[in-house]
Amino acid sequence: MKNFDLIVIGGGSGGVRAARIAANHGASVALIEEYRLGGTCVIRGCVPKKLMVYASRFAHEFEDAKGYGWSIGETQFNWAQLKLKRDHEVARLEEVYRKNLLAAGVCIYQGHASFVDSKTILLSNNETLSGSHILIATGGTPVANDDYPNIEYTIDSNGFFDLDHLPKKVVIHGAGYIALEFACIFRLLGSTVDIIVRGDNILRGFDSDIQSQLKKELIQSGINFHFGKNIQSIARLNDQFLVTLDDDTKLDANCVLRAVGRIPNTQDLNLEKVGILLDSKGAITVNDYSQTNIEGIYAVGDVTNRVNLTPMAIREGHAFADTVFGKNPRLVNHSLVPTAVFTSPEVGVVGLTEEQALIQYPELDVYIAHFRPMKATLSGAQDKVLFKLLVDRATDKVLGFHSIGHDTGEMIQLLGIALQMKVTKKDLDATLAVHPTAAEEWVTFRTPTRQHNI
Ligand SMILES: Cc1cc2nc3c(=O)[nH]c(=O)nc-3n(C[C@H](O)[C@H](O)[C@H](O)COP(=O)(O)OP(=O)(O)OC[C@H]3O[C@@H](n4cnc5c(N)ncnc54)[C@H](O)[C@@H]3O)c2cc1C
Ligand SMILES: NC(=O)c1ccc[n+]([C@@H]2O[C@H](COP(=O)([O-])OP(=O)(O)OC[C@H]3O[C@@H](n4cnc5c(N)ncnc54)[C@H](O)[C@@H]3O)[C@@H](O)[C@H]2O)c1
Repeated sequence: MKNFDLIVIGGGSGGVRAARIAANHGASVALIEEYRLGGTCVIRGCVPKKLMVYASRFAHEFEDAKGYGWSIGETQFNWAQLKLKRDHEVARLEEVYRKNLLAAGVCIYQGHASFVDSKTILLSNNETLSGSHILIATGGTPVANDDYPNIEYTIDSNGFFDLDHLPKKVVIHGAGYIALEFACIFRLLGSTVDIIVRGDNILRGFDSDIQSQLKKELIQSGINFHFGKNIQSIARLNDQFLVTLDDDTKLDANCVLRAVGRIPNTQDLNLEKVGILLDSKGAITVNDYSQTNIEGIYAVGDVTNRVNLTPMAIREGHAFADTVFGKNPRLVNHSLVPTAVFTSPEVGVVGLTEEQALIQYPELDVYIAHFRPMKATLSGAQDKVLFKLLVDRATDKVLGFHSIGHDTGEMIQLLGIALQMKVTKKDLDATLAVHPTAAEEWVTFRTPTRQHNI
């Protein structure tokens, strides 16, 4: 049996980073991946998704160009061609991951891993490895937490990336990141899109102005929402599906996408055998140093269900490796997380929502700018930009930036730095605007749109 200082289970964002950094610190490291190196983000998440987002947004660009004097001939979109190029790029990235791991001296094993005991891992080819430390970085999987007749006709986000052609009519269940990002991709590429939402709002947990503005924008883009509804059944009619909602609404579809959340991958690891504690959602319980209740066993990334984003998995993996193998104990800050939803228009947020801020900051100033971007003036596009700034009046401290509009994902990365540095409203006021940009609104707010005094 081969012996390692560290065995990493899962070659996604968190696992790969942890393995490389631990190896750089001098540890002997094995990494086990059952599918493809790069994990969800590279293979069937962030990366291929963003390429699809870029592809879809040309539809707007062609329309906008006409307002600027361009004559655009007939345009055509070829899904199969895009898929081929996208998959090629993903395969290239996978190889970059492999090369980087090998260059760091990590031994890569292909196969499913499960625990034999707290120091021993069994691979699906019956090989066993032993490790003085084990890191679980197995990520998450799309959930099927509903049950209705023929739910097996639905696809999830993994199935989306396997589609060979653009479906004409799409029904999407859910209203979170994945449902809305994929809805915009389909809609801009020409599908009709119906979204089934069990509640009355989208993007649970986001600031309410962001939720309502994005809802308006998406409805305007032609997406049909069915709020307060659930899927009751799906039937197959020749090569189409008939989706029946619980109020008996019937929708035809060529594709039904299930996007109602993800669950941590803790099922087939034999964790019970070792006694690793899970929470009520099946996520591995860890302390601030990503250590489980069992000595020598750690977990990072989506499998711990803390903040399920790639940069967080990477940060947790890196901090674990520095702490355990680099003699440099590092904690990860799970607050102040900048995030973008790559809908069209895009959402970029960081910090507290107005609802959250009011719990701690009774004297809250809310600045809102809602305007038509300059580019839309000649193109005639109906786009609107929403910027919202939250300031604690007592200290002048900025508490949150929330935005919808072109490139707000890019903007929010920089605003995240400002928030991390404890930016005040006075700092924003002292910053010279860049004109003409949309972003200048962040430094030219003068009068609060509303003031809370609780
Ligand atoms: C469609 C989609 C779009 C997304 N877009 C974004 C985005 O734009 N930005 C963002 O920040 N985040 C995005 N995310 C979230 C992001 O992908 C995850 O937060 C991130 O990948 C988590 O990394 P991880 O290392 O925890 O797990 P993963 O990347 O999921 O890696 C886990 C790996 O473990 C392997 N594995 C599991 N069990 C075993 C086992 N028993 N043995 C061996 N190997 C195993 C899996 O095959 C997988 O490769 C998206 C997710 C999805 C689904
Ligand atoms: N741009 C990004 O950074 C990005 C993109 C995609 C995914 N992600 C990450 O992946 C995670 C998973 O994405 P997701 O969209 O699957 O989850 P999500 O938690 O964002 O959304 C799940 C949606 O399903 C709904 N839902 C849950 N159970 C339901 C049920 N039984 N019936 C009907 N509706 C139900 C929820 O109300 C919500 O609207 C995200 O939370 C995020 O952390 C990030």
